[in-house]
Amino acid sequence: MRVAVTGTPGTGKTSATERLADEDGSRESGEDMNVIHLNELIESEADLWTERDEDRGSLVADLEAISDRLGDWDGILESHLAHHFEADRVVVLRCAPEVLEDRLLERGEPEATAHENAESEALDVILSEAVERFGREHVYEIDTTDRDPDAVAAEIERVLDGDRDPSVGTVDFTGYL
Ligand SMILES: Nc1ncnc2c1ncn2[C@@H]1O[C@H](COP(=O)(O)OP(=O)(O)O)[C@@H](O)[C@H]1O
Repeated sequence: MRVAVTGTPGTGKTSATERLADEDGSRESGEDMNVIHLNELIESEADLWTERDEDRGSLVADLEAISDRLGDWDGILESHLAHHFEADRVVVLRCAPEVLEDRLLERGEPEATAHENAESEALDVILSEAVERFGREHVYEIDTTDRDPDAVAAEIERVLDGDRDPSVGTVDFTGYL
């Protein structure tokens, strides 16, 4: 089973998926999940990106090279780029833009970056991309606004285990715009 966990930066992908890989056997099955933190992988392997975007302080990913590198992956692929790769189910983490902006500022992101991401979240950019590529029947939206990372991890686990139906359009953040 390949589950892509995507969402605007700051929605809590890293925090939630870290918990699924924990060695304390938090999964009911007691098994550890294979969790690929894609952004870390891109940063550590020079042939997975083409250039450094100095304005944004980020790397421009080479999607084709990453796809080759991932090969026949299994488990969880976590990144705001995760929905650009083959997967069986796609989880899209969501967060109210005002809250997202605060999370990003607290994480130390520049104001412009925090605002840009909050706007992109309000416009459903990543959700739309995921639905366009995979179809609604494979997309699972999870609102993290009032959930802590443990609760988000538990929801992702339900998706993995087939205990949750697909869901799209469960939030409306357009009030931010
Ligand atoms: N469910 C949550 N509730 C509140 N704060 C969170 C939650 N998930 C993550 N955070 C905080 O928000 C920031 C961004 O989280 P992170 O997991 O790095 O997001 P992402 O991987 O989606 O960019 C971090 O400072 C983290 O501590």
